[in-house]
Amino acid sequence: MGSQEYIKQGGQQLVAAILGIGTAVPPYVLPQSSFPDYYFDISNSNHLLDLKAKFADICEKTMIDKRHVHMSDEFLRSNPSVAAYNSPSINNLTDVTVPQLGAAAARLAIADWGRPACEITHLVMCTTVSGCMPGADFEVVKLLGLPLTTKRCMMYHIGCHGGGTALRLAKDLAENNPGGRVLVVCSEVVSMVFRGPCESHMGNLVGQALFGDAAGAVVVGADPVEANGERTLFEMVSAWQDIIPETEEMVVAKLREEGLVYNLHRDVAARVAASMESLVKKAMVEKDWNEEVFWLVHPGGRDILDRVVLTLGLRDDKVAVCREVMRQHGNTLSSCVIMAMEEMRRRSAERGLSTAGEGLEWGLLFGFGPGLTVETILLRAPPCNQAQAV
Ligand SMILES: CC(=O)CC(=O)SCCNC(=O)CCNC(=O)[C@H](O)C(C)(C)COP(=O)(O)OP(=O)(O)OC[C@H]1O[C@@H](n2cnc3c(N)ncnc32)[C@H](O)[C@@H]1OP(=O)(O)O
Repeated sequence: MGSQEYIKQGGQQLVAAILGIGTAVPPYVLPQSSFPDYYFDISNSNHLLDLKAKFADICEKTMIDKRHVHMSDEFLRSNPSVAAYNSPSINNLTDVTVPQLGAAAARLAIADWGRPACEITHLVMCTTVSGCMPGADFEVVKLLGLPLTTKRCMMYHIGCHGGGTALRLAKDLAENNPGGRVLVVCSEVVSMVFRGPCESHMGNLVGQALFGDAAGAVVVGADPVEANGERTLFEMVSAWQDIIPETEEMVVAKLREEGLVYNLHRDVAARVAASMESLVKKAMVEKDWNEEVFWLVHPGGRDILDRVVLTLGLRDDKVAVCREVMRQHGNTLSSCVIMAMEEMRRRSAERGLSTAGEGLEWGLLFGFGPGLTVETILLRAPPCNQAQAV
């Protein structure tokens, strides 16, 4: 259903809504300006002078200020294989920290929703890292004291579009289970993708300048009950998933003894941007993209945002929220789009705007990931009392 069909059917169809949002980051901070020195030191690579200079250049061009991580200096120094380029280094840091960080974001989302955790009926959990049975979803149920009857769905190794995938699943679950309340948790801890530099693996080096840890959570329900204090921040009107043809080599990651080993192709940003116009038109043809639409675009890298803005002819302020998330956190994989959603809601409330979507009614959320896969969600932000929205 596009925005025009929604208007035609008078908003009568049951549409999933985001009723609460929460985010969390771990305690350690890596300032981007000093990261090249730290990274080459911790990986014993200071002899690679030219590569270090190139890495410093890439770090500067990311426009990232800092990233939050669960890997303390002590952890990295006592587990040197994690920081080596090519040593067996699957580690157990994520077993505990992925559910803990996810639960921290979920507690805030549930508090924001304003209802007790025992009213959660479904859990959709997503992480690119880790791999446990029972899974991170099971741990989140324990940490939050959710009902043991919570219907869980655990998604591992989806990648950066996983946030969009989780939201799309939550939409279907909420719309097909009247009264259901779906908790979505995306939690990323990048210790399995962290590794030292290698002169012949530039895609790795780019990723080391980008990725950071964060969790984002939302509560989704299709029939909010105002009398219970529930209010809609964003409706998820429609959702699409698309593979961009002939781009499967652009972002590739494989689980190996060394952890999750990935490559990022030089043309990722160009190929993502080239697909955008047709994806936007599929979701909404009739709107003015600058004046009438808010944009939550996965901040996968500075070049991705630059090219999306250029291709769609957007004003740069339309992706200011996405750039800010990137500046403060880097690319936090699946949790990025929820981080951006929360930042937009917070800024809209601060500015006293009439909707959580920068005062606008219609918006688009885009998640990009391996495949290349694009998750597109058409959002509608109803008028709300911003004093109650945060
Ligand atoms: C699909 C998804 O979106 C899912 C994800 O989130 S996965 C992560 C996706 N993100 C990316 O792939 C990163 C996108 N790229 C960027 O944001 C920018 O290219 C950047 C910030 C990394 C660098 O900025 P830039 O303006 O392109 O700088 P530029 O001077 O052209 O490049 C710096 C150097 O890095 C090299 N480089 C950049 N990206 C590279 C890549 N993916 N592979 C190999 N080399 C790369 C360039 O060739 C250049 O090297 P030389 O100086 O030897 O020519």
